[in-house]
Amino acid sequence: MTFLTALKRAANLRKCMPVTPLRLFARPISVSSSSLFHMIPEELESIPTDSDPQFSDMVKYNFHLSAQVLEDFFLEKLSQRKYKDPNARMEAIINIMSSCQSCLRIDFPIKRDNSQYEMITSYRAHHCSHRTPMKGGVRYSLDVDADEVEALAALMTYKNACANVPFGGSKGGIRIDPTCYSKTELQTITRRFLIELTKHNYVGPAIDCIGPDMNTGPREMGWMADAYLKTLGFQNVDSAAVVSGKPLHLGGLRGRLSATGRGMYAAAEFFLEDEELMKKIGLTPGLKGKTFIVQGFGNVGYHVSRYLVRGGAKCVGVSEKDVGIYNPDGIEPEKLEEYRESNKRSVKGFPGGKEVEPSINVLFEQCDILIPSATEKIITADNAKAVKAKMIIEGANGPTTPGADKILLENNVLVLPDIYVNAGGVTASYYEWLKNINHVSFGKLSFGNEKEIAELLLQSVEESMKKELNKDDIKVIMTKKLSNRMQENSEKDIVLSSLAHNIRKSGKEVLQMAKDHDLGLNLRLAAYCNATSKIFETYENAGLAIT
Ligand SMILES: NC(=O)C1=CN([C@@H]2O[C@H](COP(=O)(O)OP(=O)(O)OC[C@H]3O[C@@H](n4cnc5c(N)ncnc54)[C@H](OP(=O)(O)O)[C@@H]3O)[C@@H](O)[C@H]2O)C=CC1
Ligand SMILES: O=C(O)CCC(=O)C(=O)O
Repeated sequence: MTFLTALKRAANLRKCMPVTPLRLFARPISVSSSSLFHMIPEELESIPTDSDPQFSDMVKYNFHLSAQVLEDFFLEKLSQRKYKDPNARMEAIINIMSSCQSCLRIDFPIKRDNSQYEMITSYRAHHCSHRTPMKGGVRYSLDVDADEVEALAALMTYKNACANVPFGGSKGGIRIDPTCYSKTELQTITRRFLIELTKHNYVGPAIDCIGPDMNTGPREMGWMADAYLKTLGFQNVDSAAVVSGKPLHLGGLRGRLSATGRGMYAAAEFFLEDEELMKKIGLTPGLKGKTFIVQGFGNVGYHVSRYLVRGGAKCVGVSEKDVGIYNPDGIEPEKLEEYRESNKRSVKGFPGGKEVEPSINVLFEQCDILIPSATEKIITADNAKAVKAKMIIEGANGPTTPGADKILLENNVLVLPDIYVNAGGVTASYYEWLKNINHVSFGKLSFGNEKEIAELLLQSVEESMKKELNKDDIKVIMTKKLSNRMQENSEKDIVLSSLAHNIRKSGKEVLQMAKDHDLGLNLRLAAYCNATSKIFETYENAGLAIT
């Protein structure tokens, strides 16, 4: 029996459930369930009704729905190669795309400041290396376990493909509450984690590159980059590319810190200007005057709030772990951040709003846009009905369960899904990787030349006008805006404008997928389809090394 026949036989032996995304999400049926070859695995059967599904099952479920939608596309691609059994080949590639390649658990000891010893548990999951290196953040949290990092790594695979970042997907985590450790202890834990990954050949600029996530930032990224540079990476000129989100003087990128929020802002602008879509959900087009509530006021939540307020929206609520703040007259993100900095990283006691407890209740207050930017499984089948917002922007990874998705779709709420909308961070990380392997900041070699060309262009326009109009007193001058941009052109300008351009580009791809497959407001399914179609083609073109 060949491997492929075995795969197919195994697939047929499994009691499978022909769930169609069409039936689940109440959209017009264009393919009958009986004509679908690809089945949603039986173990995922309860996911759409489960109020607390396993995180990795949630992601797998969404992936399998997209595989069903794309079945004709897959078979069409395979038909060009004249396989004896295209269905078996399709199933083989779908199985590869849905499973996590490997997940490493490392337990290591540390000596604490009080001379006590403690075992630390950490993980790194490599979901998919269809493109290399793989890329994904590392988080520090007591919720970290194998299931969480595998789910997050899968999201990275789909996110990278959706956002056209040419990398596979990975994620890692250390199971600690970072507030319980001193700075010295955190540095020991962080460096040891990186050294362990290096020993297992699990990281490297061409293998798997680390980035920031919950409770990690430039400080931790700097420690990790240095740990690599001082050990295995010491002879490798490209070593800095092993980690992104580093401090500037270690090869970091201007603009990376706020990139996730900046990308979310660009996506919000893009979708809010779509009049047809806004009409469907009952919002007027444009960002100006829109109210929003954000959950999690960390890197993602703070920066997206800042950009949205700058763009004319009003922040009316913030939900943090310990307390929520609500103020229909508006909360100024910078003031709240300033207060939090001076108040042991807590928003409790902030004078600019009413306190709400439990803090999650803020999410169900009146607003136009809800922005969960903390952690997974926040909007569930149990609370989705209470969401008053017309639009959800998923800053966090996996904040909405499939059961909640169903309710939100029925209620005409537009969800901009994580794998599309929060990709600004990893996109900037990709730019940082490019900067590191090229050993030059963006614009360093071109700013001077661009400035000279702009000046020459203006001179040439001036001379042509003088000649054509036969007038000597014509003067073409630079506007203040252009002059400022030319004088102060920076890497950050290049990064942020490319980021916005890329988010718009992938936004158009997602909308096109939704149109092509008649997915209505189900942009999560459309974003997964956008990702899955690209990964499928990569595997198919590379050939499957399975014998
Ligand atoms: N950083 C990045 O580049 C990217 C991050 N993301 C995702 O965005 C989310 C947030 O990440 P990031 O901003 O980096 O993390 P941060 O650690 O900077 O911020 C997280 C914030 O959320 C708060 N928080 C945690 N749990 C809850 C809760 N249950 N209710 C309310 N608030 C809570 C934290 O409070 P406290 O400090 O008290 O714990 C903290 O203020 C994560 O899901 C992450 O995976 C996605 C793309 C990129
Ligand atoms: O920038 C990175 O590499 C990490 C990004 C990330 O973890 C995420 O997008 O969830």
